[in-house]
Amino acid sequence: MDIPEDQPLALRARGLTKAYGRGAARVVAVDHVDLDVPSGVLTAVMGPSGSGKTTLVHLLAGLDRPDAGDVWVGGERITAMRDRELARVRGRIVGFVFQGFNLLQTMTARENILLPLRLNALPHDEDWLDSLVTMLGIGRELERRPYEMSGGQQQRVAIARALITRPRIVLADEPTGNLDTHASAEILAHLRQSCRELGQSVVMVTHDPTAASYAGRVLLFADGKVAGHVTDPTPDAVLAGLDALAGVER
Ligand SMILES: Nc1ncnc2c1ncn2[C@@H]1O[C@H](COP(=O)(O)OP(=O)(O)OP(=O)(O)O)[C@@H](O)[C@H]1O
Repeated sequence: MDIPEDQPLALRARGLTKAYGRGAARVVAVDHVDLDVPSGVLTAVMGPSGSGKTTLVHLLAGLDRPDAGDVWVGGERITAMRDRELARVRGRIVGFVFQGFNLLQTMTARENILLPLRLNALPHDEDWLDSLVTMLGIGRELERRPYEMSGGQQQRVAIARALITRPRIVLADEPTGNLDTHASAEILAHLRQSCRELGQSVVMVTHDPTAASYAGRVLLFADGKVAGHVTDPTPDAVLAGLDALAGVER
């Protein structure tokens, strides 16, 4: 898939850099990354463990501040924002699915899902909640608390919470990591469809080449840098890209 020059950008990063630790223990997790994420495209980020994928999506979401470089969400430079303004963008424009779900244990699934609406003073749309609950198959879990649910059920609740505000941009860290093949396929098809039909943009980190094959573009990430990309990916093309990264001959 070629991205037309005039396609609006959902996310842009320039010179994005983040390091952890000091001295000999210093790790540059994200190393001068330039990135353009167009609107209406599902983008997958793949790469070896420890290559910086989680750090990258946290920086793109404004969950973490870079050491250097800038991020624009829509046209807004979030790296120049104060915490309060950043919270507004995060709450209204970006939905985030965390690797560990980050559900509040004292709240039911329904309360967890609706929390972003409450926190951002957004109206509650019962029809949209119903359609998310149906799409994710969590009708019977709604009154349960996270500790009463399986990992896969918690993951679906976390996805519903990310989508409840109808965010223009969804950033997701292994959103289908705890789901079976059938549930993954359904959720990925939904995300792809909302990119195509509603102009939503999704950036998801995944280790699964089949999950990545739902994307319009796969970014290959290695050593904190974008090392290549695969457009219109098939699982085989993704695997070949990852093998090439690792220097494996096929
Ligand atoms: N809070 C932190 N403190 C210190 N080092 C960190 C921290 N978070 C990440 N790192 C280091 O930064 C590098 C990138 O980590 P990151 O979690 O972004 O990689 P990843 O590609 O998402 O890995 P995985 O696929 O295993 O989830 C790793 O070397 C990691 O050890």
